[in-house]
Amino acid sequence: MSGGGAVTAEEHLRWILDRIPLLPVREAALAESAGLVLAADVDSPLDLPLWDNSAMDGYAVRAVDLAGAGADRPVTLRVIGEVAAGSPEDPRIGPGEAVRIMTGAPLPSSADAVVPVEWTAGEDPADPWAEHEVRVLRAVEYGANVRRRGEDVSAGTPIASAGDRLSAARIAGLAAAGVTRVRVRPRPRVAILVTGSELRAPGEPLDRGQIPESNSVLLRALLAENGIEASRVLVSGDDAGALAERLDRLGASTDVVITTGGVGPGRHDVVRIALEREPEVRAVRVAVRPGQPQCVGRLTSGAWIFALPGNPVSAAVSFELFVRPALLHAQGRGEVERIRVPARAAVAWRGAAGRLQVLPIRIEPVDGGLACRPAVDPGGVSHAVGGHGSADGYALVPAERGDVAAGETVDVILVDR
Ligand SMILES: Nc1nc2c(c(=O)[nH]1)N[C@H]1C(S)=C(S)[C@@H](COP(=O)(O)OP(=O)(O)OC[C@H]3O[C@@H](n4cnc5c(N)ncnc54)[C@H](O)[C@@H]3O)O[C@H]1N2
Ligand code: MOO
Repeated sequence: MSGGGAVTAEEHLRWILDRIPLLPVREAALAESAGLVLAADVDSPLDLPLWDNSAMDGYAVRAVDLAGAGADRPVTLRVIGEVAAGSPEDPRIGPGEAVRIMTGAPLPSSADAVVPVEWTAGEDPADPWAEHEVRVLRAVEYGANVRRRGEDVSAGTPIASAGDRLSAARIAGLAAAGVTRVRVRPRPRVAILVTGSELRAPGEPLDRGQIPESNSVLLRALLAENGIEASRVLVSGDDAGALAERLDRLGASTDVVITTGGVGPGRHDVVRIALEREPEVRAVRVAVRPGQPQCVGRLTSGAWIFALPGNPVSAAVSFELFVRPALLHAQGRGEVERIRVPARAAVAWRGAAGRLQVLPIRIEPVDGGLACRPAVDPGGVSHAVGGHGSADGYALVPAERGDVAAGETVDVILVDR
């Protein structure tokens, strides 16, 4: 293990992103790839729409036939047929003729506009549709209510890029273009290992000194929010030798191990002690509050380890700042950082004196913008697991900025909105 010095949060994240390996690319069925990250650009095999088609239920016409039409001067057209969605027919429309057409049906080649049925009258006042002759009550412009071939996407042009997440909308776009298989990176296999002799399963009776274990639930849920199901969840006592053995076994069967607790300078801080023999793991103090002590790197057994501090809010902030971006990066995601938005501080609070302050906040909309207020006492964040539960996001106050006055603007990230 190397390190010991203090680094900024940006440097620490850069160190991680520069080293964590990309997961191997594989081919998969599009329909089973929701939430995965594309590993190759995809050009659309088809024009979207595939052909000119109707945007309305109505009549396919030649716009020129309807010049000057109005409610008081209806133009009568002869109805020579009908095309519904799915119909392969292409009826020939001559001067003074129209074809009933339904939304999505191919526009007959000889038509150049569609009149919505609401702008027409048929023979029978009880039936909006004409059988033989339709009276059109308004003129239409050339091209009106026609969805042009390729106007959305033209064949051969990019429809998705490497690094894009296969969101519901992206998957639907690809399916609509006829794509069935994609090159993607898998989700990482992630194991969780929480340490501490004081930890008991939530709900168990507690002796003095014991507390309900909440970090494994936290990390499982954070992973789930990122589309990852934890492959193992383990609770370990404070024995460095046993822990080192466990890490060896876990590291061989997973891509990433996340631990909490035991990274401080305490006599029982076993994770730090167990990782001392690992040449590619570094232990640093990051200039951030909370989340200061961090060990990270590649285990000899193969997996990456993120050894986070045990304080529950410190663990959550560490996941947000370092683990989440790293997991996205390993999956090939281009953009790994959250968008920061400005919000007005509803109250004043003390800064973190020379460290980046990551303060759990609640957000509220005000005057067309956002306001934020601390969800926990800014003087005691790292253990405040109760107040943290009500936070929508974090305010990020740079180390050099100092205290925040009421009404000042700070950058915030939203993690639960
Ligand atoms: N002398 C010093 N003491 C401490 C320092 C320091 O620099 N010098 N740093 C403080 C900071 S900052 C942090 S953060 C913590 C780091 O502690 P550890 O990673 O060693 O965490 P633990 O001591 O194991 O636990 C801290 C705290 O969190 C509770 N905890 C731990 N695991 C869980 C869990 N799974 N569920 C719920 N709560 C958990 C644990 O009971 C402790 O209260 O060190 C400071 N000390
Ligand atoms: O840095 Mo520790 O993570 O404040 O609580």
